[in-house]
Amino acid sequence: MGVNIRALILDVLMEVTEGEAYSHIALRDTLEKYEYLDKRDRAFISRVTEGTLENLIQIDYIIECFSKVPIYNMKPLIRNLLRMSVYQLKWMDAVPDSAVVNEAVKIAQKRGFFNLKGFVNGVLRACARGLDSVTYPSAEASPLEYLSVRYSMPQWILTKWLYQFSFEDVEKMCASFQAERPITVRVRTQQVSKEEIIQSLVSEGVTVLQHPYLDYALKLTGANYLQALTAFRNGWIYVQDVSSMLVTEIAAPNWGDYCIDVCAAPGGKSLHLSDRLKGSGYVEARDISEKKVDLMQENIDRLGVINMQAALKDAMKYDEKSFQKADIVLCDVPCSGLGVIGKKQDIKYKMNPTRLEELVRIQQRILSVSQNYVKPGGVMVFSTCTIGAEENQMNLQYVLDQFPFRLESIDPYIPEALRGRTTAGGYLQLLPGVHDCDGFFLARLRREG
Ligand SMILES: C[S@@+](CC[C@H](N)C(=O)[O-])C[C@H]1O[C@@H](n2cnc3c(N)ncnc32)[C@H](O)[C@@H]1O
Repeated sequence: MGVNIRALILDVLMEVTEGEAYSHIALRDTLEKYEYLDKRDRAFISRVTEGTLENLIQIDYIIECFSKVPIYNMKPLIRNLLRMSVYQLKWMDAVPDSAVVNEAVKIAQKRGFFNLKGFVNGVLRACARGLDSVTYPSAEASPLEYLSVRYSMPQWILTKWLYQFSFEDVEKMCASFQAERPITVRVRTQQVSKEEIIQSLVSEGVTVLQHPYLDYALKLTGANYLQALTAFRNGWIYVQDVSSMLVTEIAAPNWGDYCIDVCAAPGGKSLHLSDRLKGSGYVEARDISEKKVDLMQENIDRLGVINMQAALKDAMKYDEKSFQKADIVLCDVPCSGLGVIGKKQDIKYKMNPTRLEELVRIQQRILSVSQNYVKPGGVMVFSTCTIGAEENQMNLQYVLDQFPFRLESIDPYIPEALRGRTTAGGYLQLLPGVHDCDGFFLARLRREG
C-alpha cells in the first residue's frame, strides 16, 4: 500500500510543534526514510511543511476566524492537520479545495479522531469559502498585531524590536525573512582567480552577482545542488553570509597573528581568518561539540589549510595555557539567532524570553573567560547572529564595565555603505532587509592593560 504523503507532513509538524525537533532535521529524516518517493511528492512534502511553519501565526489567525474552538484548545493532531490544510487552501492554487478537505477528513478518521471528522470538514469548508473575506489586523490601528499576523512573527520578538527600531525597519526585517534570498559565497583565490571561479560557476548554469559590500563575496542563484559544483568541490568557494565575512574584516589580522576562535564551528570565520593570514600565524578553532569539531577538522583537511586546527574546548571553562596568548580572540557566541530566522524558520517559535535570558548568562560567561586570552594591546571581536540589545549592546557594555577593553572604530574595515552612527564608536547592528545580509552584530575591542 502506498504511503500517504499528507500523513508524513502531519508527523513532521507534530514533531516540530509539539516536540523538540527542528524542522530541517525532521524533514530531512522523513525524506531519507521515504527516499523511493518521486520528485513531485518530495517537493510537495517540503513545500507544505516549510510553508505551514513559515506562516503558522497567520494560519492560526485564519483558523480562529472559522472555528468556535480556539486553536490551542484543539487536540494537537487536529490543530496541525487544520494548519497544513489551510496552507494548501491559501497558498497552493494547484491543489483543489475538495481534495484538501477530503484528505484531511480521511487522516482525522485514520488517526482515531472519528468523532472530529465533522469538525475538520466544517472548519476547512468554511475556510475554503471564506478565505478572501478574512479581515486582518491593520497596520494603522494595531501595528503589533498586524506585523505578527502578516509575517507570522511572535509578538514578544516584535515588541522588543519595536522598542529599539522604527516600525518601517521592523517591517523590512520581517519581510526579508519571508523573501527568497540568493546563496552568498566567499571566493577563495589561493589556487585560481576570481574570474576563473566565476567562469566555472557560470559554465555550470549558476547565475552569479557581485555582492555590493565585499569584492570577494558573490551571490549565487540557480544552483540546484551546490555540493556538486566544481568550484565547491575544489574549495574555491565557501558558503558564508557577508555579515559573517565582516567579522574577519574587522578583526583585521596581521601577518603571523595568533588567533583563538572560542566558538568556531562550523568554522566559517576561522577559515576566513586563516585564509587572510596566508599560511602564516595560527588559528585555534575551538568548539564544545565533538561532532562539530570533527567536521571542522575534516573541512580544514579538505581545503588544505595549514595554519588552523580544530580543538574540543568549552569556552565557559578557563584555559590557563591561553592566558594573554592571542593577538586576536573571536567570541562568536551562541545566541538566540533572531537575525537568521529567514534561514531557520523554527527559531521564531522555539526561542522564548526565558531561554534568551539563559543565553545572555552563557554569553557573559564566555566573554569574561575569553577576554583573558587577549594579549595586552590585542583585539577581541564580539559577534552574534541576532538582533536585540540584551544579547548585543548590553553584553558589550558588560565587557567594557568589567574588563580593561575599549571599543575601536570599525570604519576603516567596513564598506562605506555600512558606516554610520555606531560604527565609528566600534560596533554595528546589521538588520536583514535594511542591510543586504543577515541580522548580525559585531564589535571590535582592544585590550588596554
Ligand atoms: C554562532 S555558532 C558559531 C559559528 C562559527 N563561528 C562560524 O562562523 O562558523 C556558535 C557555536 O558555539 C558553540 N558553543 C556553544 N556553547 C559553547 C561553549 N560553551 N564552548 C564552546 N563552544 C560553544 C556551538 O557548538 C556553535 O558551534
